[in-house]
Amino acid sequence: ADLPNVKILATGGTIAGTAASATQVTGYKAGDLAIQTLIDAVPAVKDIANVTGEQIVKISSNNMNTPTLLKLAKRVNELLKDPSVSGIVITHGTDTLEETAYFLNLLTKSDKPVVLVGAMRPATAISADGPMNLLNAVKVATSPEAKGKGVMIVMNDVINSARDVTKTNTTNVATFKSPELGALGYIGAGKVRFYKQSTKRHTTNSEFDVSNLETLPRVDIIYSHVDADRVMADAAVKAGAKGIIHAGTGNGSIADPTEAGLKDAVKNGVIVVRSARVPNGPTTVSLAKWKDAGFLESDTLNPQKARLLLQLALTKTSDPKEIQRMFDEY
Ligand SMILES: NC(=O)C[C@H](N)C(=O)O
Repeated sequence: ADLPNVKILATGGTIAGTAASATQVTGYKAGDLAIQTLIDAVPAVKDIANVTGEQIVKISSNNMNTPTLLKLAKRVNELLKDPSVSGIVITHGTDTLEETAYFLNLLTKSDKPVVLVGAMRPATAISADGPMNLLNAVKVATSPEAKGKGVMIVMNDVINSARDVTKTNTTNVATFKSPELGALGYIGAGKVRFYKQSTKRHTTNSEFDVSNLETLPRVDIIYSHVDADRVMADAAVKAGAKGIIHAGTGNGSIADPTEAGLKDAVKNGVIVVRSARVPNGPTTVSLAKWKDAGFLESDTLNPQKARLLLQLALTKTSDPKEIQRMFDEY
């Protein structure tokens, strides 16, 4: 038919999950169903696009890894080069959905829409949220307005940008939010409605490229807390980390013993970035001594997204000034 062509890349997750009964919404098997089964469950998709599915992996997204991320980024770029492909939808578990979305936001070499979608209730549940989410994701992937907005997450009638979105609730269907920075738009009464877009660099304006890479540098995250010491920093260096993201308290604050460990990490050539375990606000220079120690700042990126940006940054440079520029621009 004379409809846009949308490719659906499937990776698993609860959207493809199955349970023993319709009331079972935990302890199910994520990533169980094949992509064609998910497409067949939403016949209305055929009225808006010619969709074809492609199974990349069948995992629960807590098991997402670098080889699969690289494979996805390469496949997305390969497909979008084809002039007959209008957009891409990626079905994905919600646990690491924001990470895959942000990774692709930095690596997609096209302004065609790339939309990630998941579900909080397995496909077998009463009021499963997957089918409507999938329909809405395909709608956004065919929307002319979605062009150039960067990679998006569509769930629960809300369109969020990959950069700003985070999972905020362990079980609720309204889990994906962009706290304070806000959503890009909605799907209301079946219509795609955009209200804003990010000012940060992404997709066609991004300098990153993994087309010739098979692996990424190791970057670890250290989470701060009362009684934080230097054990985790030392362990990361010993494990061969080229970068460390510190998920600090407050405005990226660091406990004195951890600071000593991180200073030694910098002396060993490791790039240390101060992020925060606080969900809102930029991490800025809060104490001059942390800038003097060579620690960089993550801006508003949460630790898990800062980790991905640092991995990609380290594929291009090990110059802290250059890497700070990247944190300021993406
Ligand atoms: N709601 C979900 O998709 C959670 C699941 N554990 C996953 O991330 O694959």
